Amino acid sequence: MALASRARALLPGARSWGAVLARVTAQRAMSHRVVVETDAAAGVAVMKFRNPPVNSLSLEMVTELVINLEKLENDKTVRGLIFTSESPGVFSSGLNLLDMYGRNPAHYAEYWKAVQELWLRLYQCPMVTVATINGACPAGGCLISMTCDYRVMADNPKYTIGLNETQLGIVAPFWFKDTLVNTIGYRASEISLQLGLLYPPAEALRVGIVDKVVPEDQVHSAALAVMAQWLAIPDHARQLTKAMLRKPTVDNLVRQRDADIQQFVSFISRDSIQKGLQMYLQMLKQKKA
Ligand SMILES: CCCC/C=C/CC(=O)SCCNC(=O)CCNC(=O)[C@H](O)C(C)(C)COP(=O)(O)OP(=O)(O)OC[C@H]1O[C@@H](n2cnc3c(N)ncnc32)[C@H](O)[C@@H]1OP(=O)(O)O
Repeated sequence: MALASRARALLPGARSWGAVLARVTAQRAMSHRVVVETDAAAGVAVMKFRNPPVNSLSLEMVTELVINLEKLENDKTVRGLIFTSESPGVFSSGLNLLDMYGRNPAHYAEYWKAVQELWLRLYQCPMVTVATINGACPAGGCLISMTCDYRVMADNPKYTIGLNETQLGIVAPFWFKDTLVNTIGYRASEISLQLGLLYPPAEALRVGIVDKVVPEDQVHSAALAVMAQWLAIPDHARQLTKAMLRKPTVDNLVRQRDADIQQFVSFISRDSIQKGLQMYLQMLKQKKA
């Protein structure tokens, strides 16, 4: 779908992703939640998450991620993309709970469409994508990292990764599940997803949800080394192979995008789910206190 059509689909009336962002941030001061540094000579860009305090994937953050991805895809000098958190400690805390709690159905629908768009773009990204996981990586954070071609995690026992949705009383949608199954296999996913497991680095490596664990101070150099290895493969062959492997999973969501949005809105609007999210948010606050 063309850029303008995608923007219109996400927010009716908007002519481009720029217009989407303008609308999303209209009431707020413009800020950059995503910082992109490009090494043109190496053909590699680094996308750093900067959405304090915990890089939650708010509607604004998701929209900025999509816009920046689109820009990089159009920049033919960039062949590889590394994702990381600007501040070590939290890679991303996942979807923004405040976009899923106490809002109206129109907001839930707008948010979910944006999250779908981000996943579709990441999962089909023609660039080599590497996640440098330098902090906690639950739920939606884990999903983003699993869309990448390779995951390098810092060896810090405080950091965990996984799809922990059931622990919040919510259900990961089928395309989260599909991404997990494609990453760690069916049986491991049955255990992981039902129990909402969050794995520390050594276990994450054992189950295969990350590909490499390295000392924290080497996480970026390790990601660059992996990138160099992947960039040695001719782009056209690697891109077609990636597309072939991922197409069935992508098509599965594309076929039922609207139904998935309706399902999300109806699920998240339930009193019992809203109550559960409220308790989870309170638990996070109490933990802090
Ligand atoms: C049908 C539904 C399908 C949708 C599926 C959902 C997928 C998701 O991604 S749901 C989000 C799941 N995320 C989590 O469970 C992570 C929750 N957060 C944490 O565990 C910790 O915050 C984390 C380990 C990431 C970082 O720990 P700390 O550094 O100790 O920070 P705090 O816990 O003190 O948090 C600071 C501040 O941020 C708020 N917060 C945390 N996570 C989120 C979030 N995902 N969305 C929105 N806000 C979040 C937290 O409540 C604190 O707020 P204040 O108390 O107001 O400062």
